[in-house]
Amino acid sequence: MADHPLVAHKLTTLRDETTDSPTFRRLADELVTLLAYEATRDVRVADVTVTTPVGPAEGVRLTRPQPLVVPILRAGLGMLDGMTRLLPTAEVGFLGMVRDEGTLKATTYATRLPDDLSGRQCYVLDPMLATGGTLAAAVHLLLDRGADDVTAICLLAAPEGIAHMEESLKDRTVPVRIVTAAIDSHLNESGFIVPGLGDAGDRLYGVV
Ligand SMILES: O=P(O)(O)OC[C@H]1O[C@H](OP(=O)(O)OP(=O)(O)O)[C@H](O)[C@@H]1O
Ligand SMILES: O=c1cc[nH]c(=O)[nH]1
Ligand SMILES: [Mg+2]
Repeated sequence: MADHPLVAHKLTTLRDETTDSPTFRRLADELVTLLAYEATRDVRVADVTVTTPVGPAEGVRLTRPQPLVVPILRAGLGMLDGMTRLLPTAEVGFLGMVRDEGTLKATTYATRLPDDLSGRQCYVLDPMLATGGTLAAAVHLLLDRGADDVTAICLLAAPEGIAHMEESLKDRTVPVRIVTAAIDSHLNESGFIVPGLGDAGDRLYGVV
């Protein structure tokens, strides 16, 4: 969990039901950039030497293959710009997933990802980790394609969702991390995070 007063400040306004959609989008974008800083702590780099005007300097560069960023549509799209601002050379794949609001089961309606993710670090973007059905399915899909390191960035997580992720992924050997701005209290009977922020997709893009 990202423990920083700026993250807490922005998250508080994001939760506020009086925050309008343009402000919600801007705050989600800003929050992701802050979370991305934490989430990319283990991004792979290699040693390089550059020459400054004064002489050689040891440094690092991101290695290839480039990391893959995967926003889960719709709501994850609101996190994409904030992430690629920090990782401009990353490639971007897309997953369209929707949760049935009655059964709370997630289905995938769009997949645009490289077939082979061997050796790739993947960063999955989805603002809400509620039951965990959506994120677990997304991570399994990436692992099945060979991803060898997965980090999920969420704005909010419910304890039930984190527990579901742990249970669902317990037989996988690949490291999977979750970076979130806060872990909330619980899910309500409709599967919404409490206190949460409501429906992230609707607050970003409107009710469809
Ligand atoms: O952890 P879960 O219980 O699976 O719920 C979380 C999912 O629900 C929301 O998406 P939604 O289905 O509302 O789609 P949207 O982004 O298009 O609004 C949210 O953006 C997550 O993807
Ligand atoms: O609280 C929740 C749970 C799932 N999806 C959302 O957008 N919000
Ligand atoms: Mg939604």
